[in-house]
Amino acid sequence: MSSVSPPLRLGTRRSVMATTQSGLVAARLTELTGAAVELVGVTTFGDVTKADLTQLGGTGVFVSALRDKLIEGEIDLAVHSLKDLPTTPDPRVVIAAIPPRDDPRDALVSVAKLADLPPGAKIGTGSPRRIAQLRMIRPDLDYVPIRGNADTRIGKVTSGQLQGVVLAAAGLGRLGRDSEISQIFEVEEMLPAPGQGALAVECRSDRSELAELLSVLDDARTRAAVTAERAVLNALEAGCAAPVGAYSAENGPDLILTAAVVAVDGRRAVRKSTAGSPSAPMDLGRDLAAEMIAEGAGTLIGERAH
Ligand SMILES: NCc1[nH]cc(CCC(=O)O)c1CC(=O)O
Repeated sequence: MSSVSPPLRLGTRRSVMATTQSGLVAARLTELTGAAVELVGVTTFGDVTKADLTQLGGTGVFVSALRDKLIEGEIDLAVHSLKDLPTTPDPRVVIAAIPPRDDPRDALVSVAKLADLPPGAKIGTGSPRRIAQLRMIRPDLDYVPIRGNADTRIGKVTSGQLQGVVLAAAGLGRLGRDSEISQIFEVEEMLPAPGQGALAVECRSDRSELAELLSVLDDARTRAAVTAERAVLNALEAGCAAPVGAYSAENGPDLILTAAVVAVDGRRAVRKSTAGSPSAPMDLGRDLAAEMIAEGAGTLIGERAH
């Protein structure tokens, strides 16, 4: 006798960006497996707090509420932006799939390209990683902390309150706002956050059949790259609020990994690259982090902007 399974409940943050990326994951899952999927909106602490995220320890504020719902069985799977996911694994959940990555780069939405902005122009970004790297290129601009969704941020440029804001290209793409990008930073000039542009699909670790089903969404190349990037962050004992950038991608048979810790004043940086086997991305990241620590990366991470 056949029975119709109830739809899989996919937990997502409620922002337009989150529901858009979750909707894409849901549609792909249905396409590949035939499973029905419904979105369940979940409000996370990061969505309601007015606090400066870099002061909250940074880790998990967009993630914990979704994980709680997974553990309680109120949702079956959760979709997160991988860069918001703490690098320390939670044994109660597994990352069942990491879909193919979108554009990993950072983008400037502004009145002019970075090089053409007048001295003192106000650039909105609360990310120490972005501020530190922007300061290396334009130490003479005024970097202003900013929060809120992409709409709110871009609105501050449109209204003239700021001359520019820096956002992830992937997010802008998912919102259909790529046409508003003034400049995309190459990873050589601005290393992205570890995992930027990638998503993580989680389910409870005791649901191995579901994890197996979700694994159709997994992209092995993306998984290797982001695993290497996140291993750097983990080994540096840093979170998403640290001035740490990392980017990895396959090149021929090799996995190339570049990472940097940049002092928030933009004056010093420890930057290193390495190549290794895509089959051991964790080792690649860990070894690179050890070399960076030997060159003083730990001291740079500990420094705070004033
Ligand atoms: N910290 C918020 C966040 N988490 C993921 C993205 C962008 C999308 C992505 O990297 O997948 C953003 C916004 C931004 O950095 O502009």
